[in-house]
Amino acid sequence: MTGAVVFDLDGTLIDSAPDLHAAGLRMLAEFGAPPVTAAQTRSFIGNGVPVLVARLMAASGLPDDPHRHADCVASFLRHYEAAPAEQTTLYPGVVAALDRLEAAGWTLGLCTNKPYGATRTILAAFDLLKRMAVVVGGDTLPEKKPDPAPLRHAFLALPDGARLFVGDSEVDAQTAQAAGVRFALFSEGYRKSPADSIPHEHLFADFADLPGIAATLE
Ligand SMILES: O=C(O)COP(=O)(O)O
Ligand SMILES: [Mg+2]
Repeated sequence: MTGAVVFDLDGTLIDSAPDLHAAGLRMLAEFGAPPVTAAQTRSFIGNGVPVLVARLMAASGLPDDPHRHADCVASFLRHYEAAPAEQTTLYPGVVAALDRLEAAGWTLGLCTNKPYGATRTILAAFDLLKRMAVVVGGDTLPEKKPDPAPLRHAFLALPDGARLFVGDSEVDAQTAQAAGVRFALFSEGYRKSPADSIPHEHLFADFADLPGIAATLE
């Protein structure tokens, strides 16, 4: 028996921080605010665009009143959606790992906090969209990860059988626990704490190891 493997996107399949940072810098410049560093932006990723923008505003000294926040989110998305895959790269071994999982009979899906529109554009740019039997974005439901609803929604659209969620962050670990799904932590993404302090059933640093992890669930 196989089943379904659902992936997080940012920091898991793709290293998207450079394009998120570029959009953030354009947004801050538009509002006359000073830049932040790439490392700061990277540390702000994981809870979706509205939270990323609030963290960028705070780090740059922009007062976070609701109207300004809404304007900054709109600006950020305009810049990001205009160039979502310029400097973004797939992590090494992702395509080969997805090939092997599909060949072994697993159905693949995606559950990200990134907005659905930008998510589809990026997946298409890397030729991954057609591989995903379901794509759940950060604005697909009212709830975002770490609420379990988006992950449950993804698995509901996928075949019964073994279930594995693959992600890079504390948010993903919490989501998997809340949804009661086994979690494989990719150690090379945007986590903020040591990998061994983040709850997980499986840990990997190289995508070549993922098909073997999935095989242990069968
Ligand atoms: O948009 C974000 O902040 C994070 O997105 P992710 O859920 O794909 O890591
Ligand atoms: Mg992530």
